[in-house]
Formats: sequence, C-alpha cells, structure tokens
Amino acid sequence: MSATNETIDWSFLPKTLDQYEVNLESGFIPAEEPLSRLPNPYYEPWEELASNISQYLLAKVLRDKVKSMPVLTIEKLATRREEHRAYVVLCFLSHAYVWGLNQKAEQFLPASLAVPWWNISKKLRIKPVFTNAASVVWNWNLIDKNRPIGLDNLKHGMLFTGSFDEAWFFLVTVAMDAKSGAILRNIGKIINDISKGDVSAVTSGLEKLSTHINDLRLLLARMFENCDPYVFYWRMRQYMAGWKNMKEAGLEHGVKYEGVMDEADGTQSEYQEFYGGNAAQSSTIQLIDIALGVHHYPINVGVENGATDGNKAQNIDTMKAEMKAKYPKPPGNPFLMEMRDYMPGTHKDLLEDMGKVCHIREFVLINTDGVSRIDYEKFQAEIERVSADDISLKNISGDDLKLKNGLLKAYNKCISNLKVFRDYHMIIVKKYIVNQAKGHSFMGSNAPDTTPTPPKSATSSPVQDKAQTIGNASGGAVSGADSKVAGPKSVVAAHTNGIKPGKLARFVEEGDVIKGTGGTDPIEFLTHIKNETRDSRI
Ligand code: HEM
Repeated sequence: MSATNETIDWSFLPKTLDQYEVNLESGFIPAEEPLSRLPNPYYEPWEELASNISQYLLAKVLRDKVKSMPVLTIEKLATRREEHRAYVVLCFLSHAYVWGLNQKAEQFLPASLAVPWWNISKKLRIKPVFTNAASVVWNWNLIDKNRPIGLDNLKHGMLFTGSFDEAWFFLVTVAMDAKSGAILRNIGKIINDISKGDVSAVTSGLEKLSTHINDLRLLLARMFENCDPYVFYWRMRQYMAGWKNMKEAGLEHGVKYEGVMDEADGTQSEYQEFYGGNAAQSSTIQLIDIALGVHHYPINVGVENGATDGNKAQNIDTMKAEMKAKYPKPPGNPFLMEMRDYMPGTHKDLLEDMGKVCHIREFVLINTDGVSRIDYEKFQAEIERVSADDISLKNISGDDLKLKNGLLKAYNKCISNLKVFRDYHMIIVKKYIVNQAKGHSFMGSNAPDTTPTPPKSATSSPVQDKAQTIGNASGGAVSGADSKVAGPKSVVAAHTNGIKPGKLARFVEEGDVIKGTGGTDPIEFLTHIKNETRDSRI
C-alpha cells in the first residue's frame, strides 16, 4: 500500500491508524482483502453451510442443518482476518436461520450459531447481529489484486439470495465506504493545517472534501444500475432485519441466543433485541458529519424547529442544550450514536476520538466572522466549548475578505453537497421501500433524473418480465411497459400467484408507517437528518 500520509502528522489522535484498523487508501475498508474461506478445516461445518446458504434456504433444510451442527469454539481463529470471516459467516447463517424463506420467524437461535457468534462479536466489539461490517466492510474480494477497489474490480462475498441485485447492493456500499480513505486523509490534512493557522490550505482541503462527498452521491446513484427495488424490498431486505420492535414480523421479544450465559449470574441469557443491518452503520458518513460539525438532534428537537414560535423555541433550546450535554460531539442523534455500537469497535473508537479533536466548523465560524450571514451569537457556545477544551482557534485571517469568503464558500459547499447526498438517499428510500410497500411502483425502472440514468437493461430486467407475467395471470394488474400497478390489493393478488411475501416484506395502506431495517420511520427520520444538514450552513 502506498504511503499517502507523508505530510500528515496523526499525533492529534491518541492511537495509530493501524490500531483503529483504518488505512489511508480505503479507510474503514481493510487494506488487505477479507478471507473468502476459513483455512482451518475445523471450521468446515460453518463454511459448508456458508457456501450453500441460498440452496439450503430454498430447499428449507438450513434450519435442520444448523441444529445438527456442533458448537465450535472461536479459539482456533488464528488471525484478525479469520475473526472477521467468522463474524461474517455467523451473521449470514444466523439471519438466514431466523428469517428462513417464506417461513415463520424463529425466535430461538441454536447454540451452534449463537455461542460462537456471541463470542466473536464480543471480541470484535460489535453487536451479534447482521451489520454493515458483515455485509460490506469484511465481505468483498478483488477481481484483479493489482488494481484498487472500485465497482469495476469487486467481487461479492457472502449473499443470502445469490442475486445480482443483492451483490450490487453490498458492492456499491463497499465502493462508497472505500472512499473513506481519501476522506480520512483529507480530514487529517485539514486538522494539521488548522494547527498551522493556514486558512488557504484549510479552504483547499474543504474544496476537496466537497468533491469527495459528491463522489459518494454519484456512487449511490449507481445503485439503480443492478439493484432492482422490487428484488430489494421483496426478496433481500428481510434477511438484513434485526429483532428490535419486530412484533409484527413474529419476534415480539427478540431472539434468544441459546447456550449464551448471562455474565452476571451464569444463567441462560434472556431474549435479545438488536437493530438490523443498515448503512447508518457506515462509519464514512458519520466521519463526514464529525468533520463538518453537523450536529443532529432527536426527532422534534432539530435546529429547524427552533425558529417557529417563541415558547416552542425556548423548550427546544432547553432540550437541545440537554442533548448537547449528553452527546456533545456530532452526530449527536441518539439513533446515529447507537449505530456506533453496530460498527467494529476500533472504528467506533476512531469516530469518538476524531470528534474530540476535529474543530473544522469552529475554525470556519471564527474565521468568517463578518462575511457569513449567521447570527454570530448563536454559535458562541460552540466556540466557547472548543476554547474550554483549551484549543486555540484564534482569528488568524484578520481582515482579508477574500480569504474569509473562500473559506466560507468551501465549507458551505461541503454542507450543500452533504445535503444533496441526503436528498438523493431519500429518493432511494422512497423508490426502494416506500413505493414498494405502497404498491405505487412495482419495479426499479424509475430512477431519478438527477443522476446517471440506469442502463436500458434495467428497464427490462428478468424480474420485471416476471412481474408482467404475474400481473397478466392475475387479471392484468401490472400495466405494461413502465410496470406501474393499480395499488396494493392488485399486487397482493399478483403475489398469491407464486411469490409469497414474508412478514417483513409487506404492503402497507396509506398513512401506515413503514420501518427501515434499522427500525426507524425512515421518512420522518431522514427528513429530520437532512434538514439539520441544510441548517448547518453558515
Ligand atoms: C437501496 C439502498 C438503500 C436503502 C433502501 C436505504 C435505506 C435507509 C433507511 C431506511 C435508513 C434509516 C435507518 C433504518 O431504519 O434503516 C437509512 C439510513 C442511512 N443510510 Fe441508507 N439506504 C440505502 C443505501 C445506503 C447507502 C449505499 C449508504 C451509504 C453509505 C447509505 C447511508 C445511510 C446513512 C448514513 C443513514 C443514516 C442517516 C444519515 O446519516 O443520513 N444508505 N438508509
């Protein structure tokens, strides 16, 4: 790996980048590709199931095979990469076991999966549930080992369904998370430049960061190329779901990890409830929020609510102050903060430590006094907090208006691009979840116009053809070329002709809340997060 950090002094962090298990090429994505099989034959029972997961699901024999599998120890895992591989395999097998294929959800996870999964998760300091680390961070391979990570050089790792759509969903996220190498490098450089008081260098660092954020959006837009919203919603998504607030899917109390003992009293542990896998567990976007000082609050305490009426604003100010005391560093929103427990422990450490030393926003606030249109007093507290930490961010740009304006513009461009990224993500959520659940848009042929249009092939995918057949068979519910459907009931009718939706993949009526795999009401939650991003412009 080429050393790209010659000019960056990382001593502002208490640990080395190696200790955080990040690198400056692919960031949170490991420098060395993950193992695609555990080398020790002792783990053959896991690997045998792993290499046949979709076939065993289809034949409905996976649960029996898991039940007859021995309980293996994790003590024979010899390296960190082996530990990662073990976690990935156990995540996929356990979620396949619990959710099944068109089967009732299973609330008891046998010891053969539960015990090693619990232990390896503890060792990696991550939740024993399917996460972004399992599907993305430790679950890819390179086609050509001499070329860098990119969508044209990635092979998928483990999958539940074995479909192109699922592979693409994970690989797009790998490619996005791999951008965190350049982002991290850039943030490190900006922190160095701040300590030198070099406004021009900070400005150019922020300009680069705005480009990186834009690159993330362009990658996200490529989701439509090979991941069909129909397949995503009706076929894949259920496997990523967790067991918190999952009563309607048959897991009212969560899942019991058989053979896992309560550490306090040595008895069988109780039902466990964990959120499912979702990209809010990607450390990359949190790193950007931290870098830019974009603070998020619990729903209804957002910055955008502060301006409405006097009393409300006062209450909100109090609540905001309380939340800031509880979560002083961005992102701050309790759900986003909790998602850090679903990241590899070392990545969580980096985000926490970075939050303590990254004061780009405060630097911009101080050095754009007089040219920004903000009410300066409103941000006094933020600046005071930094001073209280004994960090000097004195005004070094003096009266140079050109420098000040350049800095302001570069910072605000980062915020705008992050807001556009979140706008775009919201479009994805509507297409991939909301429209599917409401039966408004059956297929993935309608990508938004704002970004590269999906290739023609996406409009005549095998899935779409299948849907047309089904539609015709059930009385013409699917209306021809653009695959729009009349509404949920007609699509339910279509489904009874072969495709059987699981409990999680289901239609909802107008006004019903559709949950994300992370368990949020995604539209309310994501609107809130993106409005706070918008309001962070200065
Ligand atoms: C088909 C594609 C995707 C869908 C349907 C989707 C859906 C969602 C949903 C529903 C949430 C709310 C949390 C929950 O309850 O699950 C969420 C949050 C989030 N997603 Fe995605 N997502 C997709 C792809 C991605 C990708 C590729 C990324 C890139 C890293 C990403 C980044 C995020 C982030 C960072 C959040 C937390 C909110 C924020 O910070 O803006 N998502 N997503």
